[in-house]
Amino acid sequence: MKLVADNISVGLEKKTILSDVGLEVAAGEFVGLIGPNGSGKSTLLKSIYRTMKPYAGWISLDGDDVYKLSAKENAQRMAVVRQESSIEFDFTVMEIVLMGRAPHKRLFQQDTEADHDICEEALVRVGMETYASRSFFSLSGGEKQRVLIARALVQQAKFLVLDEPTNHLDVRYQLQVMDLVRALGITVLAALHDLNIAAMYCDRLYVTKKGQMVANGTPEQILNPQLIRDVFGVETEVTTHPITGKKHVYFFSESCRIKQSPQEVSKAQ
Ligand SMILES: Nc1ncnc2c1ncn2[C@@H]1O[C@H](COP(=O)(O)OP(=O)(O)OP(=O)(O)O)[C@@H](O)[C@H]1O
Repeated sequence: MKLVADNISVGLEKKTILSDVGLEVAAGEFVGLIGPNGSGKSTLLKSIYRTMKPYAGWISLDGDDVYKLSAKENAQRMAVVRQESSIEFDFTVMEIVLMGRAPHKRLFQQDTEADHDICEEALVRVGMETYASRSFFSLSGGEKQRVLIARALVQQAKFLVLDEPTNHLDVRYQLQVMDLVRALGITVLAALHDLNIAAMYCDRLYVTKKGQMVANGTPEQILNPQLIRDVFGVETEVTTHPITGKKHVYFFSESCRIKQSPQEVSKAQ
């Protein structure tokens, strides 16, 4: 499933949030969206998953305007894991995951044994199989996130939108969730804060700054100290990770530099 967002502008009343932004994700590609807080990543994702309609430009999935698809057609093509969970009433974990099966059913059609099997398998994949009958509200932030990812998986859509999917997750689950998303082999667009996770998993990256798209390319092409300074305003060393062979970004603050003695400084000069 191919996504094209062409010349998108998004705004609220008189405020423009995104201005003339373009992005493409080829079928099967894993694309990351990076950029500072408030730069427009979530807004771009929301315009793609139809929560904030652009006032200019168009967005298509396999050539079809997403805003012209029915809600059901759209949900069969696109699954979304949002930044904040929109669950307002307490359900069990299994009930939440079963909601992901809705696009495959008729109105009021009961859940089948096959639906339950699909949901159980998804819970195993995110390491939450022993939580099926737990109340969703009683879960930790990371556990909730894994359940919402399971709900997106059972939707069996060919395009997955993730807004900071590793938020709340400990290191092990950050890698596990990214591994499992990549193993799906479907088209993925994910807003990510961790540049090293982005470098490890993404085929290509798009960079937002102040509501504009300022760069795109492979992590090898764009993750460099100059771009990171320009976009995020921080100093870095960027090397190649010895195990993964991917770009690895070391951040530092001047206040944390190793203090050198005057003798060492003059020796280094
Ligand atoms: N509903 C809204 N009302 C007013 N301003 C909004 C609204 N939604 C987004 N904005 C503003 O639009 C800008 C972009 O926000 P957005 O959430 O898209 O950024 P982001 O890159 O996802 O940030 P973060 O990394 O913090 O999640 C911000 O300045 C934000 O305050």
